[in-house]
Amino acid sequence: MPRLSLKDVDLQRLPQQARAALEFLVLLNPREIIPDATAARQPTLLPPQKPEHAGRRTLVLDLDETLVHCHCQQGALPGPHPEIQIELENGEPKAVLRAKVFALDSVRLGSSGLWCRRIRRTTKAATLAQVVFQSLQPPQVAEGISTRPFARRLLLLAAARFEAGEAQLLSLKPGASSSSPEFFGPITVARVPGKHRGLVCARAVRRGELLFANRALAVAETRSLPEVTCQKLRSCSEWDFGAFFLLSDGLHTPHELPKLPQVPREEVENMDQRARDVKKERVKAILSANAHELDTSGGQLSAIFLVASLVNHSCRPSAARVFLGDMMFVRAARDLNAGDEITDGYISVLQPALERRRAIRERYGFELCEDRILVEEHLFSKAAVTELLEKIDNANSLEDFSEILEETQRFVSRQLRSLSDCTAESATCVTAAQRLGCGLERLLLGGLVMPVQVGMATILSHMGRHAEAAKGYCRCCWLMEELAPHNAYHAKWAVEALVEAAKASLPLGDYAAYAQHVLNGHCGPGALEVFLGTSKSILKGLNDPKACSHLCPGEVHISCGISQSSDLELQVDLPLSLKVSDLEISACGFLVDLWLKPLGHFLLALPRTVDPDSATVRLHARRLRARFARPG
Ligand SMILES: C[S@@+](CC[C@H](N)C(=O)[O-])C[C@H]1O[C@@H](n2cnc3c(N)ncnc32)[C@H](O)[C@@H]1O
Repeated sequence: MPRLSLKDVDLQRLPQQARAALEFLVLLNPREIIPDATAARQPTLLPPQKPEHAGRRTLVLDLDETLVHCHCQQGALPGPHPEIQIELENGEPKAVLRAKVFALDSVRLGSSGLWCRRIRRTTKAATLAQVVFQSLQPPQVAEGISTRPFARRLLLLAAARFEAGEAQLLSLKPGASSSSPEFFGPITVARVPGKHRGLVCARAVRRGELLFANRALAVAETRSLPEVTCQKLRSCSEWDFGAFFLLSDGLHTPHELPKLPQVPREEVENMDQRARDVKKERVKAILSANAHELDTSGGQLSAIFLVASLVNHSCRPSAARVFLGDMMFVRAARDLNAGDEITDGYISVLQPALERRRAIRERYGFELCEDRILVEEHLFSKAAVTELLEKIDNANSLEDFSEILEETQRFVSRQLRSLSDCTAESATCVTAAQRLGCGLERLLLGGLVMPVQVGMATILSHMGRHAEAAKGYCRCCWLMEELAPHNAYHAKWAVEALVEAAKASLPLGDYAAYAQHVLNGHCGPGALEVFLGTSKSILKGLNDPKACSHLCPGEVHISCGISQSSDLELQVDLPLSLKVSDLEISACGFLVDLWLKPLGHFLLALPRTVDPDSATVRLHARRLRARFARPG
């Protein structure tokens, strides 16, 4: 892999977006993390350059769904949006992009001497960029564009240093076999209503604790996985063989509760390979419900992990996974209690209910039936969500984004308030809302406007408004805390907030402490230090005595509990000191409206209806405590 060198690049001629990306890489100094010798052993992302292309630069387009929308026919898009023709080598326009802000600049970068070859997949394959990919198919553009998730790759690097003594994992290609031991921690197999079997916590665990590390039974290119798994099943140990056929195929799920393996595993191979009857169709059916695509392999490899196959889907997942070599490491993404289910997101959970329902139905064939989707479908009509998505698609500026955000915030708050009069029709929804708790408003908002929030932070960063960008990324993280703390983007945005804060010369203590907290949740303690390598100026923030909390900088942190006397207690940690006159609190049914004048309204769902007149509120520096007496 050639070195990153800026010597021969005139940065001033590059669009702002490309400049920012290069500056970011220089700041991280990836060569400190992966020395050249290690990099030389990694597979190259691009095929060798053809002699006739010598001297040209390669443009890699990251067709991120938050910034680019596209269409393959010129003139097919209504409205006054900019359309971009990509001129390919024979001069024919092959694709027309309707670009969001800044996409235009990126494409212009390649307007002369562009060499584009392979197109792989986007972070969310089925959606927007797919259309462009199809329109850029061979022969004009064959290979060369990879959008392998950035966040995952960085997390992989961080995690590799971390899993004690697992430095060798770093040098392994995705899927390659390792000698790392398996680990099965505080987990147990249990029956889960509506989902057959699942994994649950055997005791309370803190966010970031390693729950288990599972080695793949088989790893292969996605299309060869059935064949490779069949071969493996003929020779694997009795335990592996039995455990594989106890897995669900999506349509049929054995009643028996599988046992977790003993560690170290008894690796007795079956020598008489013909004696085992392994039917490929059956293996395929089981793989279709359980195989994992190794996202660090750019979508090329898949694997089957026998213990991880017992993890169910949730639209509010509780665990984060990282792939290293042939291992999957799974950590708690939230603080969990004994008996809480360990769940993952089979699909992106950062999309509205109707898209999640469709994705799960099409890919896995089951119906979602959980508190989050129940509340969303009750409160948000299909028409309202479709209209919002269209607005997001058509937004073209920071102002458009910010208008959508404000409008959606008002919409969510209005719909949520409609639940305060609990009727027979809304009773199920109210109970689900109460179970989701005081982060409910964030959860609902995040599912609708995550791309808008990220888009705004990205634009602010490109405009050089770094302090505002830092705030924007913090807002993304704050929503993710409730919605998807397991997601690698959460870690990426926590680091982006830190980097933006550094660029804006803000005090870094709180940003560094928060990024450290989030990365620990994904990769274990110390991940941020490894991730930042020698960027000492940022790391200094970690030693700042004021870096105290795990709270997302600038945001409020709200928790709710029940006291010994059965009173309801709300604790709100604030990013700044408030005066009593800055604060208003009112309740209606089970909803509390907390109005913190400099910060805005927060609508909280409580586990039961409260009497607003019973509230006692104490405010001390950066902490607010409200107590609602037990109803008479
Ligand atoms: C990877 S397996 C998970 C373990 C599975 N529950 C079992 O008992 O073997 C995937 C299958 O579990 C079930 N499942 C997973 N998440 C679910 C959910 N949120 N709701 C309903 N069923 C779910 C579906 O049958 C799915 O095909």
